[in-house]
Amino acid sequence: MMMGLATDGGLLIPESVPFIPAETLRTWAKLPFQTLAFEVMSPFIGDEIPADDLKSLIDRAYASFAHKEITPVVKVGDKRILELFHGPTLAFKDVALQFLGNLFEYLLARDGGHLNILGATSGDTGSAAIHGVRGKSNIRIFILHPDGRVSPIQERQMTTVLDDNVHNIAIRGSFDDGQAIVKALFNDLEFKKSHSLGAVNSINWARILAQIVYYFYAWGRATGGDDSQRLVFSVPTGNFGDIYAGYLAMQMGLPVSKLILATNRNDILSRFVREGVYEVGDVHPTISPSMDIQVSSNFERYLFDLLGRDADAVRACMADLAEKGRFSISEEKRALMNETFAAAAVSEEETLEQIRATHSETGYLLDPHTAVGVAAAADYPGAICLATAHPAKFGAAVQSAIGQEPELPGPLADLMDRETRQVLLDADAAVIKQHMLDVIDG
Ligand SMILES: Cc1ncc(COP(=O)(O)O)c(C=O)c1O
Ligand SMILES: N[C@@H](CCOP(=O)(O)O)C(=O)O
Repeated sequence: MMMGLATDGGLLIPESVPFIPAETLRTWAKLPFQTLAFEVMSPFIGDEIPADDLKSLIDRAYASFAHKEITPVVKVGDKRILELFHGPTLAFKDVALQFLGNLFEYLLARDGGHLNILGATSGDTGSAAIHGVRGKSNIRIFILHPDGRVSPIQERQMTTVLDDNVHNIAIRGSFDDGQAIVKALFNDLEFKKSHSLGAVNSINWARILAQIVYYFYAWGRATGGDDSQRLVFSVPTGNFGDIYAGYLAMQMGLPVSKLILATNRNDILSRFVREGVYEVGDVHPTISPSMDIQVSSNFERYLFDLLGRDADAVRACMADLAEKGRFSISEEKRALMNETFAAAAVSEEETLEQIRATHSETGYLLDPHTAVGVAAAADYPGAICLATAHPAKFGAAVQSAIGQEPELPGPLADLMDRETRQVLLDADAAVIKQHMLDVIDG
């Protein structure tokens, strides 16, 4: 958790994944979210954190959520919506980042030291991470966002946080540029070590860990613990973090029959699932901007499993990606992948139409990211669709779908009137590093 990336530039994964027997699953099905979170995370954490401390970290993390169930499941038409947006910044990232913020603080207080967090965001991770660590001692946070390519509300949720330890950097470039800078600076091992770099993106294993919990929670709420019921989850996808958490829940024994990987027109992942070819193209701005991503930072974690946990084979794919902008897998591996994943790319028009249709048929308002997942699950009645953000974060898209903007929830009502702070810099690792050094030494 504290090192972010592995020192060879790869991603960290657990050596083994615990398997949860059916009788335990049945008892987990009725647990409150916080108790379930403790049960799901404990086998990974072992005795590194005493049980009472872990319970209290979990309780404090979710005390900031506006819904008593934390991630409720609601029936909408023929689907079930898993609402992940009841945290302080109205997106699913809060589920992990409220927990991570407290965990960073706990570990630094216990073991000493400080952390300079460096993250990249296409809109949601940034504000959730900032809200998770704002004002905490021994932590500074630097967040890169693509200038002008996040929604106005998302930008304000980051730049109106004026705590001394928060540093927002708009970059002249895309989210992929920001993510590449983060990786480059984590791979600058001297800089990483001497300045204690920490990660809040889903390259940090602890992010994935905390996101596994709500798959178990949703399954329990939907089935009441009947393990003969295998469910379909539809997951709006960009960096492959959220859906990878679902994949791990499956590995842990959760009865899931399919994970639907839903992308917007930035469809590199959905093409890979359907065709077995991973080929980078241009990033297109869409009305679901948080998923405007080409190179998915978590994908190599799954690729490692798909390729038989053969690190050399993964390295070869990554080398092809770096040199040729593409790699492919065999037909046999593609078929294996399709046993777990289905995929669809949803156009802008289809996204707007889904928001409109769901609203007129049920009165329920989807945000554009969630709408991508719901549209992708059109042929799967009963699917659990992850609602990854509150519609108020994407007012313009909702307005063009239904002719009216959703209201911002109370605590954010004056967001657009608040003072802001950010700097605008080139999307260049050396420039960002120098800026960080100026702030740190300054
Ligand atoms: C609202 C929203 N939905 C979906 C996604 C995609 O999640 P992931 O990157 O974990 O695939 C993101 C960002 O990552 C997001 O902010
Ligand atoms: N959509 C994300 C992009 C970063 O993803 P992460 O899950 O790896 O942090 C965002 O909103 O920033």
